[in-house]
Amino acid sequence: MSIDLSKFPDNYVNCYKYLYDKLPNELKSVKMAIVCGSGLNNLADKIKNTVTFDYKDIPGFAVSTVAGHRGKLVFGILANSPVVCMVGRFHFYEGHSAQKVSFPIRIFRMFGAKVLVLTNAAGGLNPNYNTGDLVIIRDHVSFLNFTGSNPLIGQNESIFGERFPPMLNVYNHHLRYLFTQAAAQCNYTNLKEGTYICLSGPSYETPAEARFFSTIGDVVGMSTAPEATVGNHCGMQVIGISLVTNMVNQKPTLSSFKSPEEIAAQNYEAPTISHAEVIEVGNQKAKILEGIVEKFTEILEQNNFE
Ligand SMILES: O=P(O)(O)O[C@@H]1C[C@H](O)[C@@H](CO)O1
Ligand SMILES: Nc1nc2[nH]cnc2c(=O)[nH]1
Repeated sequence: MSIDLSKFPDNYVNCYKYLYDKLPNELKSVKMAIVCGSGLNNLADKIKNTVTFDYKDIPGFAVSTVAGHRGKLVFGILANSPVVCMVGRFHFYEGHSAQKVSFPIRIFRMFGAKVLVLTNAAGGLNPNYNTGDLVIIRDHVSFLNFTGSNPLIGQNESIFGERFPPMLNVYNHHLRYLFTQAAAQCNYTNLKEGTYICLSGPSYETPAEARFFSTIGDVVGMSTAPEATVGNHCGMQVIGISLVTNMVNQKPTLSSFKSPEEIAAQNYEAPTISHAEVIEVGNQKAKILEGIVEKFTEILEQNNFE
């Protein structure tokens, strides 16, 4: 075993040992960890020589309760590189603490992962975006962190990182650049870059909230920031990719001064959004993202990225 387990808290050690003992030597250490967002399970399909665990069997892991999140942890080889992939994640709105949601990230760090690839399905706020676009996250605004649900609250586990970590370079610039290279090599031309707004969910935004969020960010979702916060704390190089699964309605709700007849005359159709739609777009675009993530891993290997 390459790390001194006596230095780590028991819950991390139990989880690490459970996984470590079941892995072949070539997967006992990984370079990269990937988290699949809603509908993006297929990202794991390119991983070879896999060893798969059910979340329900892994000590310290929560279980996935959300449609579009398979609940499997996959170790294997992607583009000649040992990786671990969360096929489905945990969300704060499922009733888990921010600490529980981000628990796996520290386990991945214990396995040696320096690069953390976070993917998610998100609603588009920026009017220049379209459904189906991929957005490299440049930065985030986390309403979870603002409202007392920062995953680093509680005793600081100094083996992982410092008490007051800076958050000035969470989404690594070099990785973002290499991801643009990977996308270009896959002939993907709709790549955007923007700020991700993290909300607790599970309700989607009201139009007034969406107008407010559009003044501070480009996409809005219900994950990623806790994982990025913890990854940054334990010294990982983080990259986040949002898939715009829907554009968020920002039109004001109907005024009560308008009669039903006036509204009907405008052929007004009430806007709506559903998780089924989010998953469907995720499934449609997962193949493209899968190819880019594989190419990205290849480019990291070529650049000896550590
Ligand atoms: O896990 P992600 O962030 O991809 O999932 C998004 C946010 C909610 O979990 C869900 C809403 O449809 O999709
Ligand atoms: N908050 C939020 N999360 C999403 N995840 C996917 N689409 C959306 C959305 O429109 N809003």
